[in-house]
Amino acid sequence: MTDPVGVRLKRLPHGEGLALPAYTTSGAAGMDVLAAEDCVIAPGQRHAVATGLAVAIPQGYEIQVRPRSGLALKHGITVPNTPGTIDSDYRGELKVILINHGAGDFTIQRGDRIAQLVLAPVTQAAWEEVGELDTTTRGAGGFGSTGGHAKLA
Ligand SMILES: O=c1ccn([C@H]2C[C@H](O)[C@@H](COP(=O)(O)OP(=O)(O)OP(=O)(O)O)O2)c(=O)[nH]1
Ligand SMILES: [Mg+2]
Repeated sequence: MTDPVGVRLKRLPHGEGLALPAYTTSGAAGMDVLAAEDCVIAPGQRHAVATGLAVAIPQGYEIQVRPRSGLALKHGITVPNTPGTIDSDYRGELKVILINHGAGDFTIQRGDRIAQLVLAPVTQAAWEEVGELDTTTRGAGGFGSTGGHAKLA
């Protein structure tokens, strides 16, 4: 694991009193992030849940918003835009979009751990437009061209 990277964070008024996103174990990839509001998400519905946080991610990094597997498995709650992208130049409130694929209402209380945040390096591309690309064995084959989901022989 690389050394931690400093990320400036500001609590918004409705985020006061909540714990900051935190790694729950020493080897965790993601920090669990808490809801800053109470809400109920009905089956099939989605909601951008407030976190009460704004951040200034250093340039060259992003924060990814990922679902928690326990919520997905037990309640059908996931992040429809996963991984959500928090850009380094975004200064608005960090929100977690959740969708309820379960059968019942899902109730969120302020302080619940709703998703996880992963800080990740970003490399921006610089296009180099050409007339022809190099040839490869795969070529234009994709979308199952190497076989379906059957075992390899
Ligand atoms: O789960 C998310 C995803 C995005 N954002 C914020 C931070 C991000 O930097 C900004 C824009 O996100 P994105 O680029 O994914 O959305 P867009 O639909 O392309 O909006 P925009 O035109 O503002 O870039 O919205 C969140 O708070 N939570
Ligand atoms: Mg965008």
